[in-house]
Amino acid sequence: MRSSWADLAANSAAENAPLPTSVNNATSQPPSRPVYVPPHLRNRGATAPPPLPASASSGNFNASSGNDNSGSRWAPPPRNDYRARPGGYGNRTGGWDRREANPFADQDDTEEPVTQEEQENTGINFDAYEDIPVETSGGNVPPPVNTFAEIDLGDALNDNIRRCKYVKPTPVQRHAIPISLAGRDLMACAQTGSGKTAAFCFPIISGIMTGQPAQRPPRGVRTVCPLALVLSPTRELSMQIHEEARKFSYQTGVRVVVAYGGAPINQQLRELERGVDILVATPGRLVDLLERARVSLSMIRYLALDEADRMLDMGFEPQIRKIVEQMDMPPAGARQTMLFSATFPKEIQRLASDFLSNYIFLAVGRVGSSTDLIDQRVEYVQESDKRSHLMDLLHAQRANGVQGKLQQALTLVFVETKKGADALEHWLCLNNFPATTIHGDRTQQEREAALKSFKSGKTPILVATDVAARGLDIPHVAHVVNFDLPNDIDDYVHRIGRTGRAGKKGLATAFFNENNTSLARSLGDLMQEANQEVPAWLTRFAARSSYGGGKNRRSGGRFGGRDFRRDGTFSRGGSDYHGAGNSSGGYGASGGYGGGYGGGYAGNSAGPGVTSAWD
Ligand SMILES: Nc1ncnc2c1ncn2[C@@H]1O[C@H](COP(=O)(O)OP(=O)(O)OP(=O)(O)O)[C@@H](O)[C@H]1O
Repeated sequence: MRSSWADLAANSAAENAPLPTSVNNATSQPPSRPVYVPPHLRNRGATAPPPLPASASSGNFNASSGNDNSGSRWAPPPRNDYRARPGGYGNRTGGWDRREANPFADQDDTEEPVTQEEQENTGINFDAYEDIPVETSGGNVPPPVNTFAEIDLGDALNDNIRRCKYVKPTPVQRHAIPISLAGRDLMACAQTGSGKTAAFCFPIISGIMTGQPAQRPPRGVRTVCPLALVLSPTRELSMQIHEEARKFSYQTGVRVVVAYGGAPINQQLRELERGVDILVATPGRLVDLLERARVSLSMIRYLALDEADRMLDMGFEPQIRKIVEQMDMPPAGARQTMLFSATFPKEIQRLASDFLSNYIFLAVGRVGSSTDLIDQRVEYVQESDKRSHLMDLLHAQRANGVQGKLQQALTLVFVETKKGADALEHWLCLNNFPATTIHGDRTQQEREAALKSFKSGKTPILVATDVAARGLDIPHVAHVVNFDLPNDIDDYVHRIGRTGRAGKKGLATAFFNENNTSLARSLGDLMQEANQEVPAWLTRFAARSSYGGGKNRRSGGRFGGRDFRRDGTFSRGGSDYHGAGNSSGGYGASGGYGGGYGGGYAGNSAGPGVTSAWD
């Protein structure tokens, strides 16, 4: 029997209920002896020196084809040299960076290792990911690992993984980390909430720790030269990646700095001047820094694009091309490039291949699929009834204790326009539902305050435009409501992916009416694929609509989603695609998923008043 909505919300809320935390910083303080210890010695331990490079290059980047799987393109120089010249920026500080704040300060950080059982108690259910189909294609794909111990990430990084309470790698990490550690370019697609951030951060941090020391600009030169660049589409996501990367790189000597728009640039410049190994940035602010000659990309070894399909769609592509192709960044092949997202339309894959060299394509789960952890509901609601319908949902939720007994079960409501967000927030507050809002017309301070207030449960409803659709990892989001559905099914996938993360269950409700007809078919297909109940009326809408309509970028067949090079139409000058591929879990064979990417890709053509809140 199908359970009621309120039961589901309550269950989802119970799964998302916060755990008691206690503060204990005592165990993660820097060592007390003021002795300089180069980062590589701290990380590797005396008995486990880093592997020697197959052929150590000195000086310039080794613009390897990426064909060999022997290790990083920036393998460490011979051991004596290496010991004297660790890769991280921390080597300039003469030991531990005493100004490095402890990013674990506000969490319970015991030295006790976390057991599998304990991890499951935190709600992270790894079994949820076990039978996920995995497809890789490209030449000489390094094999996946099952444990972090199988990968030589170094002691300091391993300590931080333990502090993060990661017991074992998620599927995307199992596959992506060895690929990146082998120096290969990567286009990786894995479901929302499945741990992609660590999948690109670990190899970058490890590579900088063990890589050749970088030649830094002489003192007095104000241009800084990061070794790694991580780009993301929104300010909040860049901030989040920065927070995560700081945790992973704590006490490794690798310094991470963030730069994003809407915040005073002077503070960011000061942070940059203190040194930067990994720069996390939004494209607009980065272009500003490049034009002021305060950042040079000439020493970039690692380039990661999070939400890569969004970064390369029509809104961002010119800026990304400018940053990657028209400034001083080493070209593809001379740097290592990693692209990650939960969705990767083929047209974007084609564009993305310009930035990659001899890359491996990795799909964990079907490209663009939503996770089965999210219970998806779609309800027919006329425009004029949406508010009262939302009110019914929230009352039922309240009656079931979702926001009563369990204080922090959070509801995220997506709307189409910034004005619509403000109006709905106002109306909710008037009706005694504490709400706040995040969208592109709010100041950065207001945006950050809204997110903080939502996360803390003070305002357990957040009304948002698509600015909050991607990447944000907010604990305890029990329910995502698509008050207005997006035009694009990929946006829907990212929006609902704010719940049902890291193995936890979630609930997503969509209000559908005639205005969403062009989405009917892809929504029905997506739900069916995720084993959700598709209402008969939605199927009838789908039959009436065609894939060609609207702005649905999956026009022409949603399930063409896999490595576009395998469609046989891939022909690029000097193609480096080897065509080899393998798959597990019955996903690799082409049967049933041959539909191409036929319809025109319309991007995110926001009209007046329509969501355009990207940074
Ligand atoms: N190996 C692991 N063990 C336990 N938790 C993990 C592990 N890896 C990641 N996590 C946690 O899982 C959550 C989701 O990770 P992350 O934000 O990287 O997902 P994502 O795949 O980037 O999602 P999205 O597609 O929405 O951007 C985070 O809270 C993260 O700390």
